[in-house]
Amino acid sequence: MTIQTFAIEMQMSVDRLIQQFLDAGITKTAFDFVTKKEREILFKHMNCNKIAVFNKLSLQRKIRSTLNVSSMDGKNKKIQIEVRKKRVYMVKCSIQDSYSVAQSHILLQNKKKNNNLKHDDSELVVECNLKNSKSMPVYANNIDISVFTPKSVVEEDCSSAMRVLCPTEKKLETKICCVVDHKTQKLENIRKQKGPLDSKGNKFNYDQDLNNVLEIKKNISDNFHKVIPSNEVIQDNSNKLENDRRSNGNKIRLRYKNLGKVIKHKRYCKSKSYIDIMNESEKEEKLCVSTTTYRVNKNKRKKSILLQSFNKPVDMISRDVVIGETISVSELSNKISVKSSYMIKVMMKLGLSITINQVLDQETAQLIVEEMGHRAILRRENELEELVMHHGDLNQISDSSVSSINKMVYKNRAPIVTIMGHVDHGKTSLLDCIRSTTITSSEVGGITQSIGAYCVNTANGGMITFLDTPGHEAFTRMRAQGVKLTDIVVLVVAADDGVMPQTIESINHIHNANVPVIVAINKIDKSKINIDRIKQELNNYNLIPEEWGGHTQFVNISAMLKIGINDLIDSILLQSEMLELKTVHYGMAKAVVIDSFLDKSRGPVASVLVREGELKCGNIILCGSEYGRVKAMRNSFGRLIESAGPSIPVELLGLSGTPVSGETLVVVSNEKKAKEVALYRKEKKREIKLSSNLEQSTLKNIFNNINSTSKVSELNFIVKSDTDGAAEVICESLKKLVVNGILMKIVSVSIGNITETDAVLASASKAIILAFNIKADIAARNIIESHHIDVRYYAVIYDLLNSVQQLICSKLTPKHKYEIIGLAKVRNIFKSPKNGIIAGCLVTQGVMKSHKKVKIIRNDVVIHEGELESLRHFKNDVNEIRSGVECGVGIKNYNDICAGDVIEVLDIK
Ligand SMILES: Nc1nc2c(ncn2[C@@H]2O[C@H](COP(=O)(O)OP(=O)(O)OP(=O)(O)O)[C@@H](O)[C@H]2O)c(=O)[nH]1
Repeated sequence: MTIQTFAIEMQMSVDRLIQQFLDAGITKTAFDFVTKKEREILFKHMNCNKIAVFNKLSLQRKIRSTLNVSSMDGKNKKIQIEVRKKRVYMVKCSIQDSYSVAQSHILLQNKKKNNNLKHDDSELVVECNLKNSKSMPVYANNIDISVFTPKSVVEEDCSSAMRVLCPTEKKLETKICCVVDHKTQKLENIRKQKGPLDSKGNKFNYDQDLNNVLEIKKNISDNFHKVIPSNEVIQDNSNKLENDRRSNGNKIRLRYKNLGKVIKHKRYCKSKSYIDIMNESEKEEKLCVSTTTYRVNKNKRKKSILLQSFNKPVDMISRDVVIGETISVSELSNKISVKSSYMIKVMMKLGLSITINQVLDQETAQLIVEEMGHRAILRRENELEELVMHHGDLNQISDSSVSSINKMVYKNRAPIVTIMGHVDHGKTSLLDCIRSTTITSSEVGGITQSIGAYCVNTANGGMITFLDTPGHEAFTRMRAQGVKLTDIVVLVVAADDGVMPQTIESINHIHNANVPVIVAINKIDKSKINIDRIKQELNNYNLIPEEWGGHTQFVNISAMLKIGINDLIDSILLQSEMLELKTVHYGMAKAVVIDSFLDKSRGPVASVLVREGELKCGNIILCGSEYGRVKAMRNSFGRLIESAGPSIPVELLGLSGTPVSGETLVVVSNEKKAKEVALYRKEKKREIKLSSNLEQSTLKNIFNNINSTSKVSELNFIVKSDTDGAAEVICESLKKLVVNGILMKIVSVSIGNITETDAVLASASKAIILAFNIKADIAARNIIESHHIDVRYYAVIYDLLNSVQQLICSKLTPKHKYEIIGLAKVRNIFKSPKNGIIAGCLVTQGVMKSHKKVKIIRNDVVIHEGELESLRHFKNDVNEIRSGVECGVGIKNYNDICAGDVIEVLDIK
């Protein structure tokens, strides 16, 4: 074909065609021939440079409907629904269309040349929608293939050939490809059968036909762009697919119409074609939406009813149920998403009879949850507490790493030595002697009433921490606490006294705590002492001296004359060496509260003994239900210090309140969490207190109290003390003073001076305030005076206890007094059929009155106490008989009266 003929076919001037060729990289003149390959290059070039133009068409539609929904209370509710639909059609009008037409025209010519190749054109009929889409119309022989390009998937940018095919398109593509393959096969067969020439001797152009058919196939596949696995594209196309899916029905009908096979669908949903093309999502939707009937009437689709129903889940859903320490039945049923009644039914099957509001414990709740096929996740309420307590850097050292860093971090620490023994056996004197102080002389009442902690530097450079415990019997708790903190115990036994009750108690504490003990036999300076006797006595309590073959070191000392003190210290150091006392000296500290008190100017003060790590000023601390930041610290010598290592006793300021002695103090990293834990602990304490109060006020107890209170008097106390330790000791001692007939009750226990609140509480509860080592505030004093509140001040524990005992005794003494108003001597005995035995008496003193209490005395011994039942003068009943007058006396329920007995008549005052 020449350039000129090609220009006519292409409907363009020769010059322009030459220019187009030139643009495509082929140099041509007006008289040159054009090969098929060159034509292809030109077409490709033109295709690449095509410019797509889109005509945009937007359609909007509104559907308003009313939905009747039945609500929970059985009433019908109307819901207005407005469905707005917007559809945008993108119609591509490409200048390439003209080229495509020309291309198809050339193909048509080839078809004419090969008119011997006649085939059934009814083999393939595919919708030709040239008006809307003329992207690639192709003609091959009698086969009319127009590639259908769905409007919905027209890309805005035609250069991008990436899109997702909807199922309908895929079907169409497959079908077209099959037909083209079939055609290719047929052309091949014809060539084989007929050879290269036709009946007129012309050469068949098989290759060209074949190429044309192959080109069709290629165009088809080009037009049906393949899927790209990009999320964005998929996302983008999913919307398009949705639109496409909705418009499929119309399209299919349109296609059938184009073919002259108009199908009328009575019910759109019943249409086979529609169901064929309905994709999976549509099918699912059809299953979910129960009644969505469409009626086709005069090409109008109407929605009759729109009712939604939900499918019940068929399989059981296994849930993870988080259970706290307690959970109510209703809460648990909510968590499992079942009705409470069903839950109760399950529990009844398990043999538990409970109500909806009843609270279940964690174990029971777990049993029920697992019985119902769910998974129980048990939550510990003190999780945060554990987390905070174990967050210290010392706790983060794993067991394996401990051995490796053992040498580095773990260092020797000073031994903590507790001095114990009976009261006045010389414990404080011994400490005074070691420390060169004079605490003994300043002690109120001459006794120790709190645990004292002191650091002592020994002559060889070592350090010992001493804890001095009280020896009075009331301080049992303090002694027990002292033993808990200690490494070694020095048991002081006075040589003149020997083993005494508190010595035995101390030995029991030592054995319970399983700590090594050194016995210091004190006051050896005194005369008439027998040390062997003491050793013998202690032997009975499993403390056998080394010289007797035992393991206990015995040291003879005199605290007053400073005899044997160095020997005792040597023994302590030796014992501590044997114990190899080591601990971590760095990191967040842990300490134990020895005692605490409330200082008017400094606030709460706590005496603590550091056990491990380093306690520094500014550290955030948590101690029981108190928290805070260390503001200042003082050592046992009263000096301000910045940090304290292990075995160092310090007095610290900065806690929110006075902690309970014996509690552990820890340094934490987060003040907010420390506060949370402290509040949680406070709340727990309150709950425990409330529950114990509730326990007391159960119906059974109330009845018991009613029965008992009819006979007993009540004594209410408010205990106020300077230190926490002393307050606890007072409470414990008061509890021990329980006497039959007296109901003692401690209304409140607190530390610090008597406040207005205490006074008001005392007035309301009619309580006696026991003030130990404290005073009353001015405001409190006013209330005390105005309300006449009984406040008793003490400085020594035994004074307090003696006073309370006296108080109890005064309550126990009887209030009614009997007075003798008359005396009569029995002269004779008569028997009366009506009144029984009658004693004939002479009133010797005072007056005899009927119905009065009487005592019958025989030989100066009271043989009966009873009531005077009848009093007669001769035959007359009288109320009283005066002295010197004879009378007949009848004693109620008593007949054993004899002549010579004396009758005492008593009157109650
Ligand atoms: N003769 C003599 N008297 C001593 C000796 N040691 C202490 N005392 C006296 O014993 C009395 C009691 O001494 P403390 O040191 O207060 O006794 P304690 O064991 O601390 O008493 P509590 O702390 O109340 O249990 C004091 O009067 C001391 O002077 C000693 O070695 N010889």
